[in-house]
Formats: sequence, structure tokens, C-alpha cells
Amino acid sequence: METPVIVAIDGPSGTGKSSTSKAVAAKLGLSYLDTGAQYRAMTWWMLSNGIDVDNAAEVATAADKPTIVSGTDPSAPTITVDGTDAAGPIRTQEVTAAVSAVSAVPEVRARLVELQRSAAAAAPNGIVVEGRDIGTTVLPDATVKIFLTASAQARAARRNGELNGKEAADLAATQAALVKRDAADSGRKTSPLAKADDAIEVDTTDLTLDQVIECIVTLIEEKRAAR
Ligand SMILES: Nc1ncnc2c1ncn2[C@@H]1O[C@H](COP(=O)(O)OP(=O)(O)O)[C@@H](O)[C@H]1O
Ligand SMILES: Nc1ccn([C@@H]2O[C@H](COP(=O)(O)OP(=O)(O)O)[C@@H](O)[C@H]2O)c(=O)n1
Repeated sequence: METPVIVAIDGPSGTGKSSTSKAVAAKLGLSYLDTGAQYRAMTWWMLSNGIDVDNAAEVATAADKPTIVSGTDPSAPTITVDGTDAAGPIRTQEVTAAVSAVSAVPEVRARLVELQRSAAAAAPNGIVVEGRDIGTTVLPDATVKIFLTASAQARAARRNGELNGKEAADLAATQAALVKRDAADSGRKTSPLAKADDAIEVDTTDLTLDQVIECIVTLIEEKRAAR
């Protein structure tokens, strides 16, 4: 049997990590893990349980309490917290605004990195794992490492496009929130958002989603053929 292929896809918000990773995994018959959803799930649990997310010591003490389980089928990814479906609640503005503070706490990262490595080790054909520190920290021996980028304007426009008029979307406010989260994620001490030295950078600003998917599938197939 072929050695499982491990694909790390990192980058800031709105660069296309989730949509690309799911599609690439589905095309190649690989599992899929959204590590951002796990940090969001941890944050949702903290907020729901009255933890002060700006108090790192309090967050650290609580970090081992929730049971977070990710389903890794790319056509139907799932996430539960203590057995409850968390897919909806982890996407609220409240969670988005608090997630960078929670994910900066080393105890939170240690706990989730362990889950992420177990998921990768358990994937029968291999896995696409997306996040901020997959290539640098979680899976430094990944077969292929991709770092997605896009202009802040393009990323904000994509995020606003998702709202479908459900919320009055102010592009400037969306962009400011993205840039603030990028700065927090890139500036933290433990495992910041960063491109691994051996990651391939793909600027998606002027590419369609299909072009990005095609580009990454080709890179993975080239790597597979070469080993
Ligand atoms: N290359 C692209 N061109 C245009 N829109 C894109 C592209 N890649 C992703 N999108 C859209 O942008 C939004 C954010 O993509 P997503 O995959 O959630 O990014 P991330 O996981 O990096 O935050 C989604 O609505 C997605 O459909
Ligand atoms: N590997 C990861 C993945 C996400 N995160 C944190 O989780 C947050 C949410 O990640 P996400 O991928 O769901 O964010 P979006 O790009 O979907 O907005 C990020 O802003 C980081 O603070 C992280 O610290 N490390």
C-alpha cells in the first residue's frame, strides 16, 4: 500500500484554506481536518462556561475540560463539543472575536495539537490538515506544505460574500477585523501563524477556487510521483 500523504495548508483567514482543503481531500480520497474549527470549539466552550477568555491562567486551567471530536470526511466534516454539534455556534461573531486570545494559550495548543497529530496518524490514506501552524509545528514532516495568501481586500470581500445579505456587511469593518486577527495570530509567542521554510506559497488573490484546487492537486501528485 502507498504511504499516506500528509498535506499541510496554512494561511490567514479568507485565503481559501477550508474550501480548497475539503475539495483537494475529496478529489484525492484523503481525510480532512479543520484545526481552526477546533480552536473555535474550545473558545465556544470557554464562553459558554463563563471563563474569562482574556485571563490566560483561567483559560489554561480549563483547557483540558471540553471533549472535542472532529469528523474527518471531507464531504461532511463535523465537530462536536461534549457530544453536542458545534458546527453552527463556533461561527458566531462572538467566537470569532475571542478565538485569537484562547488560541494563544499554550495549554490550549498542547491539547489540540495532540488531537491533530492523532487524527493525522489515524487517517488510512492520508489527510489534508488546515490551520495556522500545521507546516511549522503540528506536522513538520508533512509530504506537501502549502501557505495560502491573498490581499486583505480580497479576503474581506470573500468573507462578506458568505453573509449573503444576512447581516449588513461593512467591508471596511470586516477587513479591519481580519487584519486585527492576523496580527494577533502572527504575533503570539507559541506557534504563531507563519510560513514554514519548505512551504510553497500560493497567492490566491487573482485565482479562482478551481485554479487553486488544481494547483494544489498538481503539487501533491508531483510529490507523490517523486517519492
Ligand atoms: N480563490 C478564490 N476566489 C474567490 N473566492 C474564494 C477563493 N477561495 C475561497 N473563496 C471563497 O472565500 C470564502 C473564504 O474561503 P475559506 O475557504 O473559508 O477560507 P479560509 O478557510 O482560509 O478562511 C469562501 O466563501 C470561499 O468560497
Ligand atoms: N492551527 C490553527 C488554526 C486556527 N487557529 C486559531 O483559530 C482561529 C480561527 O481559525 P479559522 O481557520 O477557523 O479562521 P477562518 O480562517 O475560518 O476565519 C484563528 O484566527 C487562530 O486564532 C490557530 O491558532 N491555529
